[in-house]
Amino acid sequence: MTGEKSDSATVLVTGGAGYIGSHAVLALRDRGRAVVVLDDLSTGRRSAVPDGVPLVEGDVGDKALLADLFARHGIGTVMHFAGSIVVPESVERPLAYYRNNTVKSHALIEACVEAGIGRFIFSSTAAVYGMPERLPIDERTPLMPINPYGASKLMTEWMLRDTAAAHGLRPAAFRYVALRYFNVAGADPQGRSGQVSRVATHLIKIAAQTVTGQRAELQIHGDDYDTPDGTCVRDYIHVSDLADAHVAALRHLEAGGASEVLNCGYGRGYSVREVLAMVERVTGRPLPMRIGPRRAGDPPALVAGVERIGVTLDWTPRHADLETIVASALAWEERLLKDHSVLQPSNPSR
Ligand SMILES: NC(=O)c1ccc[n+]([C@@H]2O[C@H](COP(=O)([O-])OP(=O)(O)OC[C@H]3O[C@@H](n4cnc5c(N)ncnc54)[C@H](O)[C@@H]3O)[C@@H](O)[C@H]2O)c1
Ligand SMILES: O=c1ccn([C@@H]2O[C@H](COP(=O)(O)OP(=O)(O)O[C@H]3O[C@H](CO)[C@@H](O)[C@H](O)[C@H]3O)[C@@H](O)[C@H]2O)c(=O)[nH]1
Repeated sequence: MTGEKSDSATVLVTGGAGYIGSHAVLALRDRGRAVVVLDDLSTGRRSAVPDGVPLVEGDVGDKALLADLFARHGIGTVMHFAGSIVVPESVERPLAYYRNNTVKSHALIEACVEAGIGRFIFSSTAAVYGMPERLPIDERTPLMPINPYGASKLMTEWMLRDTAAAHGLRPAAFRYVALRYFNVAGADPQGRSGQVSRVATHLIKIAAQTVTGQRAELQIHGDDYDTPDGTCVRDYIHVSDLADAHVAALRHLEAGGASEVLNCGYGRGYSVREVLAMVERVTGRPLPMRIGPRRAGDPPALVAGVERIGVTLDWTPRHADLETIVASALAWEERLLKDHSVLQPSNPSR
């Protein structure tokens, strides 16, 4: 397409020092793609960025920095992972979430349009659906987020949709893929990256911390849901498969493909109890747990409809089973316990 940057152009990964972004960096590098990371290290870690990948330490909302970075590194595509991700925190501090996730995404999209960067891949979330009544959840399901986190992401999807509509047909076309992640878990099979959270909230991460003795017990947030065993059901996707989906989205846009909004999951749900049983099976150790009250805002079941991603992207998941997800998360947790350099502090000033 006229005016577009070539396929060999560098990919900018915002939030590339974080959990999912660092796996995308690995997936891109494994395929020989040139990558630059932009991260403010608010939750990310310098050590998550592989040697040889430039890390620009800065804010994704800083348009002067972006213009300079785009030109200096010859950026052709932006993968936008940077953001704030803790749902209960978004309820307590909505404006901080709208600023970091929505306002700063606005600056980034605007900077792309101004620089003629026409390919954008965005980390969206199943939280845009809220509490859907029917499973599986396909992309036409009504969008009714029930917390500021989901709303902040949905607004960015809308900005992308409207920007593509306005600029998509011009010579410097703007096209995007928004990937709505379901429950992301696991770690790089080669042990190069994984999840490091100052305050963990995700089930598999907390289970890994508990079974390795870092927590006394895990609390199951409610066992009286209308699900087969009473605990919540989620569609867990391995972080490396998700990273590969980003590479597939990149290829789709580079081949001239249209803008898309796609669910990322496997289309299969596991209950909290099933996940915890798998942790016990993989480790051969009992997991201390107790039943607690429901957690506010938890939908009983979220399972992705995955037909659309299957027909749109050339993406074949390679780690699509719960045992692999759990085993890789546990291997990473063991490594964190042994090798403290992985835990190199993010940004000491924050
Ligand atoms: N983890 C999940 O289960 C999940 C599910 C759905 C969607 N997502 C989305 O995926 C993306 C990545 O999530 P993650 O789990 O890797 O979280 P993370 O906290 O590990 O990564 C986010 C990264 O963005 C950086 N960052 C935050 N604000 C920034 C800013 N203003 N400027 C520059 N860098 C900034 C952080 O330092 C961090 O490295 C987020 O956009 C999140 O909303 C995550
Ligand atoms: O200590 C714990 C932690 C979690 N859970 C339960 O485990 C399930 C999964 O919880 P969690 O891992 O926190 O993920 P979700 O709340 O489902 O949210 C994740 O998945 C969503 C998409 O499905 C994304 O939008 C969010 O960003 C992401 O955090 C839920 O039923 C929780 O109540 C427990 O019972 N005990």
